[in-house]
Amino acid sequence: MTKLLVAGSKRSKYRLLGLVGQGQFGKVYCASHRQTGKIVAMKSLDRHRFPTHKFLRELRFLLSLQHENIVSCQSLEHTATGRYLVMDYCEGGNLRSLIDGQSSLTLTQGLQLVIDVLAGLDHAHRQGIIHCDIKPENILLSVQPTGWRARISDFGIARLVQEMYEDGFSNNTGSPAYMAPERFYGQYFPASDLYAVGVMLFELLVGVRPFSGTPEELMSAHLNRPVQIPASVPPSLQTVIVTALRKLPARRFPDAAAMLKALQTAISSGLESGLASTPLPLEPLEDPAEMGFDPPRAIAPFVSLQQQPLQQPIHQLATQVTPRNGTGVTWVASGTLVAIHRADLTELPNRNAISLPETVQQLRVCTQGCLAVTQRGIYGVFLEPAVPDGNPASGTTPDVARLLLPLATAFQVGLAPSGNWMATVTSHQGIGKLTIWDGLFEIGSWGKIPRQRVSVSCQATQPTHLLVLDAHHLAVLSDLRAGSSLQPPGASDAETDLLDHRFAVAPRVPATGLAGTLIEIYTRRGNCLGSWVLPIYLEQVLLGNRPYQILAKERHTTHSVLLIDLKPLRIQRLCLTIQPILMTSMVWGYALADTAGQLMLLDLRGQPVAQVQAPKPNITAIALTGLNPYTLLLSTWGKAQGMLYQIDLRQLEIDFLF
Ligand SMILES: Nc1ncnc2c1ncn2[C@@H]1O[C@H](COP(=O)(O)OP(=O)(O)OP(=O)(O)O)[C@@H](O)[C@H]1O
Repeated sequence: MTKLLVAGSKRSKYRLLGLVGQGQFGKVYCASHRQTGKIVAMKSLDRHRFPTHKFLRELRFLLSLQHENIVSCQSLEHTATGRYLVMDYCEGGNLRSLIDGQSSLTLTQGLQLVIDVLAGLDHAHRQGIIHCDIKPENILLSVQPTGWRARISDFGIARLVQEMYEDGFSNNTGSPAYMAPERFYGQYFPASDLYAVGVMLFELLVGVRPFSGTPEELMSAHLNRPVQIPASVPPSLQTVIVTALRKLPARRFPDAAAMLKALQTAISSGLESGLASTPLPLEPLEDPAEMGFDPPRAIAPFVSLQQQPLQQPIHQLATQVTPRNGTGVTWVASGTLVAIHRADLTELPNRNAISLPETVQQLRVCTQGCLAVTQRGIYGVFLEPAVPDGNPASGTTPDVARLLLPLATAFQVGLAPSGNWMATVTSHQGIGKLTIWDGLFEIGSWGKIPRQRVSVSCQATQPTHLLVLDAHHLAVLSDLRAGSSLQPPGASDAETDLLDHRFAVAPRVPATGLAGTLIEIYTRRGNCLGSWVLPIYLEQVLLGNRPYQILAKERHTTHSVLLIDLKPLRIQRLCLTIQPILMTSMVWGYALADTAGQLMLLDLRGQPVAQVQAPKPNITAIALTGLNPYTLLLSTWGKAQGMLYQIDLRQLEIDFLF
């Protein structure tokens, strides 16, 4: 252990990305390793509030516990600003936030979390360590395909089994709601941790804890009151809870492995009756409003909508405010056409559409124009220059469309909101290349090939998204197939070194059997600030209006989306009542639509605020206008007819908070 107590160094090996929480003894940060880009948690240890002996004690436990269901400690970082425990990072927050954010877990997912906790406890108990403070706040979550992995944290008051005999039963600190009867007398056994798991299991299934009240009332209940389990809990799980919550430790499960096995048996035998995907808690809510949103309702009165009949289906909608006269414009892509509409859909300029040689796949808008992305490359569609004649239509008609960049291979493109620069990521023969271009929408540069500012190798060999996060940063997302290597095989070390030397260090994540989505963060100068792999595949990734927030769908899942904060890294899985196929973001949150015409509105925290039925089904595109945060644009197409609607969301009488 002394080896870890390295001498204080001026510059930390880690770059702090943001504060994730504050405990009794110090702050917890999300940080990335400057060389490898690996994301870690750094727990600062306040010297005054965290005496050295207590700190060394927790460190001793953490170092001896290396298990996938325990948040383990990797090292100690001693810098000029303080000392930190460097730990595995858990991007999913803690179990408390999952329990409190109702209906975001299914029964199977909830039980899997309890199984994870028991696996971690089994490991700790075998090392002779009793946690003594198992509760949802101390169970952290790492994202997994379609679920979470639970990891036990905070061994701050953990005890060794042997100490029980040495110190004469003196540990009675903890959280009364989860404390086994013997804990109130200062006794602790491995079975005390199992009792706490029993309380957590009850809480997950029922939505409330078995006992509540003041610490005195809780003590009395844990010591004397039998537990009442609602009938909604399947009998096999009732048996597990009853055994875990027995008053006498000797009558509980003999060890964590036995409880884990009982739970697995309950899952495989008793839950075949179709309960597996039932949302938790199992107790029906008395008031559906508790779900956080109103039941579906139609947008009414219908007459207040602006609408525009369509000649052909729209598959991309994007909106912006023009800087010249402050009017809003809407870009529309239909097949090979890029059209521009005035904010008021009924009033269209005469010459409003430009035809491109290929089908438009994506639109990227900025204040002076838009990029239309086709299979062949990137076209710039420029707004006509403003005529100082007071004519409100000036600056709102497309002037020219030019092929700015012919790109043959798979590529992704991102455009800075100012229009000053754009980034492309391409992949050729297994080598990813990130290029930053400028001179794009400047006066006088229309139709000219943009200037290439920076080009660096990146690890994205199958790029899926390029997101411009702010005026200076961008994120490259790419697919990693199992067994793929993250070092571009075609690039020689010398070549990579040269690139790294010229454009600062491009951190590499380890290249072993990783699968999922690789996220790389770059500055607009091409410096890589961090990269990490999420073990899930993201698709339809959308930039939100909170700094560094994205909303994404997880491949092969239907009724959920992921809300991801990149700085610090935080992931929430939001369960939905619709299967979204289209998503858009706005200052107050997100709008999602399904094929049947149902819309769900989420606030910036991902909480559902409304669910409504659109005027017609078969929605082909949605966008929220930049001009007015309450206006939603929505296009439909069916039976060779379509409509572009402008909907005033204030009709829903929702309090939009932003
Ligand atoms: N490894 C980690 N990864 C991600 N978040 C973490 C990690 N460790 C702690 N956190 C978050 O940081 C916050 C503070 O954690 P910390 O363990 O310091 O204190 P605590 O458990 O809240 O309270 P106490 O000080 O009583 O132990 C918690 O909200 C926790 O969710």
